[in-house]
Amino acid sequence: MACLRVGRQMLRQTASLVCPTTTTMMMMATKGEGFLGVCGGSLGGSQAYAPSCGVLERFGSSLLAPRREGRPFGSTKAETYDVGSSSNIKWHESPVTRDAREKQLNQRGCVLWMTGLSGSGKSTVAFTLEHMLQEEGKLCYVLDGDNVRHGLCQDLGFTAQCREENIRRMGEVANLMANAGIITVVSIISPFAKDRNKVRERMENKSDFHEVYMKIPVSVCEERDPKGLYKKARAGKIKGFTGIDAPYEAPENPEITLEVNDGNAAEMARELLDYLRSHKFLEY
Ligand SMILES: Nc1ncnc2c1ncn2[C@@H]1O[C@H](COP(=O)(O)OS(=O)(=O)O)[C@@H](OP(=O)(O)O)[C@H]1O
Ligand SMILES: Nc1ncnc2c1ncn2[C@@H]1O[C@H](COP(=O)(O)OP(=O)(O)O)[C@@H](O)[C@H]1O
Repeated sequence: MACLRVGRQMLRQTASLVCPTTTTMMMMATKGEGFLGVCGGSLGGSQAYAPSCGVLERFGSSLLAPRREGRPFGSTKAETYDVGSSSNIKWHESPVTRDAREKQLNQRGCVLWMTGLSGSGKSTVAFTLEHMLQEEGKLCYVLDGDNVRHGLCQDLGFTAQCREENIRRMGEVANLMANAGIITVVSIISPFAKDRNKVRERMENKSDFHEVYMKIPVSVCEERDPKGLYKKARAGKIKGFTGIDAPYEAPENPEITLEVNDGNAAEMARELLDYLRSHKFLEY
């Protein structure tokens, strides 16, 4: 037996067509569709048991497949499909669900996306939060801009195109990590609103993404200048430095805004911890 999550975007395939649909309690309860019925809640709330589960889930005459970008509508025989520059690929669904991982971890996966100028305190607050969560027995991982540029993004510089790709990759990894049930903190300048919004759009669940705006004025960041980069940028030794001669677009509707007067890094991290707790990410 396997479970389906209510509200999930699926492709429903019958003998003659494939169409997008969303799993609902009504569908779950429909015996004619091959569902066994609604689960009373032993796995928690919005789930139902079904006889089988996989990339294609067979219920009587219907096939349900998770909806993925690139999968064509209107074709009954498509086993593989094209995504981006890749052809003939398909999504392999794990029999282990996100719910099962979250239950195991006793938490909910999500992404806290910390955006702000260099020196605004993103890394300090992010790693302080990770430590606080670890002490509470919660699994958190920080994807820090500097760190990820040592490997996954080492081929990227600081042109607008490189930053766009950097943010895209961070977003994709964060999406996977949230799906793994991990509280994922991304600390990256991410100066362009459209790039951050694209990441939000790409999340498996829209409610996974929480934008944290480090609203620290450039004057304060420049005063801190722990790496001496503002000094170099002012001297013209670094070109295209964010906040000096490259733009930073502040978020319009961030879920959380942290300002200088919110206190020291530990107090800011505690504010994020309280947010996670009150939004029930620290429990299953
Ligand atoms: N031109 C320019 N502009 C801004 N920052 C620069 C630049 N060159 C190097 N650095 C250093 O690289 C870190 C920023 O990397 P990010 O991956 O967070 O940047 S971005 O989101 O792709 O814009 C950033 O780290 P943080 O200070 O931790 O933000 C800087 O130390
Ligand atoms: N809330 C804070 N108040 C004062 N200084 C801070 C605070 N948060 C971070 N700092 C200091 O600011 C500097 C930049 O912090 P950092 O976390 O490296 O920023 P970013 O990752 O945004 O570049 C560091 O020297 C750090 O100790």
